[in-house]
Amino acid sequence: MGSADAGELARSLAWGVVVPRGVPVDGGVLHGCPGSPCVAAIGAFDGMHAGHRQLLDRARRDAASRGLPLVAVTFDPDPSGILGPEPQPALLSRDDRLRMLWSTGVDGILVLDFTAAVASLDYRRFMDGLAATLGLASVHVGEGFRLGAGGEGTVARLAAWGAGAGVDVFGHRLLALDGSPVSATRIRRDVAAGDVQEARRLLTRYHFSHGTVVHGRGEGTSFGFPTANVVCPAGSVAPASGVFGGYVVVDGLAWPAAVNAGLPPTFADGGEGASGPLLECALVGFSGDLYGAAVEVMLTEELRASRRFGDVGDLRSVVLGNIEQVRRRLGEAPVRLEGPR
Ligand SMILES: Cc1cc2nc3c(=O)[nH]c(=O)nc-3n(C[C@H](O)[C@H](O)[C@H](O)COP(=O)(O)O)c2cc1C
Ligand SMILES: Nc1ncnc2c1ncn2[C@@H]1O[C@H](COP(=O)(O)OP(=O)(O)OP(=O)(O)O)[C@@H](O)[C@H]1O
Repeated sequence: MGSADAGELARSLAWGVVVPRGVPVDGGVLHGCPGSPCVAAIGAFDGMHAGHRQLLDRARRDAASRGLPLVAVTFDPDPSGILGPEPQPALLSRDDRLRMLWSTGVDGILVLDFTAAVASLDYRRFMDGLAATLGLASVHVGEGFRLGAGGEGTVARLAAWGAGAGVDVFGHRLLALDGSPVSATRIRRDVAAGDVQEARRLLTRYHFSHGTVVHGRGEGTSFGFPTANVVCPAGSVAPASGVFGGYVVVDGLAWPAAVNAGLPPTFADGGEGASGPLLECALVGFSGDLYGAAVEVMLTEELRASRRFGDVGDLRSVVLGNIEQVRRRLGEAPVRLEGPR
């Protein structure tokens, strides 16, 4: 576990990136004033992973060669909640997704309200509406992408629609690593299983979770390691279990931390399940009251599996050992992140 530099931590959070205020347009909100005509890239973009970045790069090159602005077209809420039995847990909140999209240098972001009515639109009507709103010159999606009622708007059908509408449609080959496509679904699984390093590879940044510090059982301090019990929003992605090294960001300072994900197995029978993922964080070098604070937690390396201890004294010495491991590897001084939040 090497200490992360301020640049990588800030980039992982899109720290300091400000998305222009949106103006309502037909069916959604447009951020930025890109002008018309334009080039568009369409998708949910949860995670803004390496595949999404590659797609946006291709679209940006096309836009540059045409001398046109690039607009990312995305949806809110995530279509999975309308199209599937229940919403997929999210790697990024809506605002983080927009900040991260904006940080890639797009000229505009159109956030379409994804309602049941939009989901049931025929793909040709959807595309006609998009073309009328944005003045499309070309559209970029990944191969296998579908939109419109029943997912009938495949890349081939979108291209046929485009041929009639004067819009070039590109269905790009998906970026694959180790033989399978990089996807938000794959990264959600990696994070949930605690493989935060694999998630970092596919995201090209650290995954992080927002959360609020709540009161725990209050025993950590007597064990010699006060912990900030961070509850993340229901429906956000975090490891189900495990002990990690990483950072907790408080007021623009990223503090090294040793973190237990999930209910502690030693005390789990006494604990109520939290509303969202729970991250118990022992911040290194920090002293102060964090109750009620909104923080971000970034896990950089798994240290060990979380386990049940028969003896609280053993738990205490193992946890103190983990905290010492983090102190040695990440130091005890916070990393300052520059810019507004
Ligand atoms: C780095 C770290 C590792 C931990 N590992 C375990 C573990 O393996 N098993 C376990 O039951 N609890 C583990 N815990 C959770 C502690 O049991 C818990 O933080 C402590 O009981 C204090 O809880 P409280 O803040 O609710 O009072 C760990 C906590 C930290 C910070
Ligand atoms: N690996 C990839 N390489 C290139 N483009 C991709 C890749 N994955 C997705 N895309 C494209 O990026 C856009 C946004 O992706 P989207 O969020 O819909 O897919 P995803 O990451 O595969 O998510 P999920 O796993 O939840 O389906 C879409 O046009 C999609 O086809």
